[in-house]
Amino acid sequence: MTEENNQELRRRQAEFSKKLHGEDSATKTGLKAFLSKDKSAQKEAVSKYLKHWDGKVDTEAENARLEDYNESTHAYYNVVTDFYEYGWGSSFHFCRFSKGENFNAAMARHEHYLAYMADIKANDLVLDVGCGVGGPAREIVKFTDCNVIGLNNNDYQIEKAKWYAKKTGLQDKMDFVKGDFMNMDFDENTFDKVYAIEATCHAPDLAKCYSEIYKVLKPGGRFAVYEWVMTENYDENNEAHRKVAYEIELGDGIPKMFKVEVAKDALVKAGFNVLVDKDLADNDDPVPWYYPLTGDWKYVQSLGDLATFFRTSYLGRKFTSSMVSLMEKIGVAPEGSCKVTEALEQAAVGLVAGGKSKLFTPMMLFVAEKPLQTDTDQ
Ligand SMILES: CC(C)=CCC[C@@H](C)[C@H]1CC[C@H]2C3=C(CC[C@]12C)[C@@]1(C)CC[C@H](O)C[C@@H]1CC3
Ligand SMILES: C[S@@+](CC[C@H](N)C(=O)[O-])C[C@H]1O[C@@H](n2cnc3c(N)ncnc32)[C@H](O)[C@@H]1O
Repeated sequence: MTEENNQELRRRQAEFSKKLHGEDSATKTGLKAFLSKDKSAQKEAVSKYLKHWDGKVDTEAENARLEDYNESTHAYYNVVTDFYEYGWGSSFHFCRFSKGENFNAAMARHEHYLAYMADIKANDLVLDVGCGVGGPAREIVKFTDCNVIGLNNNDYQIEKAKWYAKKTGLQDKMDFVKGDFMNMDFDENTFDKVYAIEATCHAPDLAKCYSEIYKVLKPGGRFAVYEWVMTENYDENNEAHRKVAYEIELGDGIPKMFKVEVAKDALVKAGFNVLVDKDLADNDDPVPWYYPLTGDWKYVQSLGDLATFFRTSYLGRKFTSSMVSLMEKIGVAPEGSCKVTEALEQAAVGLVAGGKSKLFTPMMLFVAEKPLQTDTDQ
């Protein structure tokens, strides 16, 4: 894409975001945010997101999804962010749970662990690739006292991330900028450390995405990522396996789920030394990472988690989608809202099936280092 086209796309996306979410969008969450959308823009956003997921899994359909990754992911997060915040909170990722550990503590521990593995130190300049509404960035700043720049291609989420940073008094330690992780605007060798949490799976080409990260990281710096991948158990030619991957792609706005070796090879191709490659979901944890989506009450670890668990469980999701359906019918909620809850339902079903069968993991941990001296320096 030429620089001119890129600027034009950004301008268009920013304008569309203002129209869809309104001027004071950052201050509203949940039902209030959901009910204040511009109805025609919401309809357009839903169709922009879903146009590539019409059941076709042939190469042509897949190529169209890969090509349109930027617009379709932008549209996906335009329509799911309010649901994510309502159902999950302001960190948009999964985590491990230990016995007796409540949801928020487990989520924060997952973020701290990545910061620890990335070797983030006080005052480091750190890039958060695909930062969502900044939940992990705020936690990692509090944990390490580093400075974070959050990169995101969704304007609505950037506004929210900035607003939360101010609200929590962390605005001097963080900033959030619009950009595409496939084509970054930062200078070479800018960041001491880089991390990405469940975001780079939206990339159409992992080698290109990781090579952008490599470019902006200082020599000797670390990149740590929780990657979404299909595990080595996954067989692309097995119809049942492909169904699970397709549900995850559709419900989570991902152009294509890659296998674990594709991600590892992509890191090496980008020039990184891979220090750690470990699937954190490949264990016998008594409480599985996907438990909030199962509806299995036996896993709930604290009374305080009951409200979250209700919203994420099968029953709670049915309740939400029935309410949304009713609101759409009587014209209070914008057209297309039901299609969004249906797609999120497919996400939940695919993620639990992928987790149970170990065909999928949302926490493939890679820690990689940019060598101090590269071949071109010698
Ligand atoms: C899309 C990527 C790469 C990561 C997001 C991971 C998770 C935070 C989401 C995946 C599926 C989402 C669903 C919800 C919240 C966020 C996720 C778990 C809901 C529970 C939100 C409330 C809705 O009513 C149902 C959703 C089901 C899926
Ligand atoms: C599942 S969310 C994870 C957000 C955050 N890492 C967290 O854990 O809360 C994925 C994020 O990646 C961002 N993203 C997707 N494609 C992107 C792209 N091409 N460039 C920059 N950000 C992107 C989305 O806008 C979203 O914020």
